[in-house]
Amino acid sequence: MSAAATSVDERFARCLPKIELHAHLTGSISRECLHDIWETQKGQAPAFDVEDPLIAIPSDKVDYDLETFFPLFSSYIYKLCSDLPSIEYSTRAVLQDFQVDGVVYLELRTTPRAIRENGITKDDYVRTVLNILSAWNSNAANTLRAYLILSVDRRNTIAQAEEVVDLCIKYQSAGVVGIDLCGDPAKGDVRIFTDTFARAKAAGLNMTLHFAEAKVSASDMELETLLSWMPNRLGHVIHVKEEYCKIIEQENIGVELCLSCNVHARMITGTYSDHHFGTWRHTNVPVALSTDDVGVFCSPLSNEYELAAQHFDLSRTEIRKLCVSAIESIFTGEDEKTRLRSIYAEWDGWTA
Ligand SMILES: CNc1ncnc2c1ncn2[C@@H]1O[C@H](COP(=O)(O)O)[C@@H](O)[C@H]1O
Repeated sequence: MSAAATSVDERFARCLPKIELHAHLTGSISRECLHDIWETQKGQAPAFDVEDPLIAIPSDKVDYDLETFFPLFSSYIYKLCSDLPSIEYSTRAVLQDFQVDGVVYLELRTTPRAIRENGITKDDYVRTVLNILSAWNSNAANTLRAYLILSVDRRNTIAQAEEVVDLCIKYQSAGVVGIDLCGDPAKGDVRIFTDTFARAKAAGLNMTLHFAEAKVSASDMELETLLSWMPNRLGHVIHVKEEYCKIIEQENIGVELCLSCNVHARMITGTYSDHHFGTWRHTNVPVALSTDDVGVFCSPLSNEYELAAQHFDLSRTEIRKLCVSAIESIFTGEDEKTRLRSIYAEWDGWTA
């Protein structure tokens, strides 16, 4: 067989059935979709005072760092997606984009958001997103299945975090499969959420946490606190000392690694070949390559697989092992695991 037939090229990476476990809903909205929403808002209210996304977020701009990244949501994208039709439209578009990229299983996460000026409660927001996911999943023509994780933002008060847990529990049988802790790593004290996350765990929710994303969120105190919550998966896992890496391995906690996001946002030192994926891939923990915010960093999951293969010299066989390992850490249980295993067993693209 020729080398070309076994290399991980763009075509292979696109066709490869993929599992996405770390994608923020609002950060996954493409600039084109945001532009459509902007046009609609502008059409309805010509005085709508928000800049065109194609100007505000130029198509070739991906170098958002941790200082410029978070305000993009709070001061811009949330103003655009501020009513139920735009939330529905963008959620559908995000699902479509993942499916077109060959993603077959998606755990999308979002922070429940109340939009007071339009009378939208956090419950309305979550129900609206879940209704789109449910309609999507019940359409047999779709090859992607999508579920929801609700995020607590590090800036939340205890009462706000408790509200997220309430929503997770309320909608557990309607597609919410877990809880997340996200948001600006420079903000907040995670210790205040210990009892809240314990309640989520006791209710049977799976848990994923943004972990050591930045030096400022990687103190021993913070990492010990987060590990004491017994998470099922961890996101980013960048500034982690050997002793915590050992615990992650011993506990077999899945890791969600986001190459392009970490490189573009300068969250790691160096470039792709320096990414800690190079270390984690040699451990036994499930590794899920993920996009984080494809709308911002513009690298779809297929590109993340291609980059991993290029920079770490991975063969198709190694890519297969990687994908199959991620199945173990999904939050939905045996039915989806069985579906995914059979997708990989039956896929005929490995040598095509
Ligand atoms: C560098 N990577 C990241 N680290 C931490 N939090 C992140 C993130 N990327 C996104 N978010 C969190 O997700 C929200 C947007 O999506 P949702 O409105 O929830 O759907 C952001 O406001 C931020 O709190």
